[in-house]
Amino acid sequence: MIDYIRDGAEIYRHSFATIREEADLAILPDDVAVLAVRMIHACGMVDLVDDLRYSLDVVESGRAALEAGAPILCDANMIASGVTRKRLPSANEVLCTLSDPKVPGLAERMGTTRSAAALELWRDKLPGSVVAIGNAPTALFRLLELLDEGVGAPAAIIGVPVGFVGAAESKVELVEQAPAPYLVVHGRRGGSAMAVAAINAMASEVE
Ligand SMILES: C/C1=C2N=C(/C=C3N=C(/C(C)=C4\N[C@@](C)([C@@H]5N=C1[C@](C)(CCC(=O)O)[C@H]5CC(=O)O)[C@@](C)(CC(=O)O)[C@@H]4CCC(=O)O)[C@@](C)(CC(=O)O)[C@@H]\3CCC(=O)O)C(C)(C)[C@@H]/2CCC(=O)O
Repeated sequence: MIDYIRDGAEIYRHSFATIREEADLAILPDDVAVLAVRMIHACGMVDLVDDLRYSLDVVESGRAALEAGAPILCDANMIASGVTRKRLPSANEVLCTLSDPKVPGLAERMGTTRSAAALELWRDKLPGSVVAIGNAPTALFRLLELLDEGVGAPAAIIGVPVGFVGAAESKVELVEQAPAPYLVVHGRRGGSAMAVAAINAMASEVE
């Protein structure tokens, strides 16, 4: 066996030093760079920076909302599970409605995915919330439809759905409409781990 690092803190130190050395973080505002480091850490791709687009106030707005007790609304249970509760500044509610028993029926009636239908159960909680979409492009499209219908806007949208069908398009739409402060990774890349990393950084690594 080769020797390998066994000390968790040392592994983190090495990882973050490598990211800071290899990623072009200087092109980002300081608070966005904090999120970018953790997102790169979650996926191993230092060129992620090239595809990041954001509102200048996304971190400030999301952080302030979390401090004020806003809920975190997630499209996938993987994201809700990954949010580190002890990092949250106000014991914030972390909610994924995908497994609610009402969702399969809603999806059938609406003729859409369960991921998109699950957002029907967000309506009351959306205004001022922090939204994390890391899996389903249809959830991001549906979020934009709800906001277009006049549902109150969230304080921040982490929009990083992944994949080959609708992911790139939904993120372009978010940036073009910009109904609330947002952060996206353009293109096919994204994922629940990336969304979680952004939320965990926003919750505890920026002031
Ligand atoms: C089309 C879907 C895609 N799923 C992707 C990638 C991953 N999905 C995983 C898992 C476990 C889940 N995906 C669902 C959200 C499920 N995935 C879909 C849908 C069919 C439609 C979403 C959309 O296109 O917008 C969606 C089902 C739905 O009706 O909404 C999931 C609910 C399926 C299920 O298990 O019931 C489930 C989420 C569970 C949860 O956490 O709550 C993967 C882990 C794949 C796997 O199981 O092997 C993976 C995770 C990726 C991530 O980082 O989040 C894509 C690639 C996003 C794909 C959409 C685009 C495409 O190109 O196909």
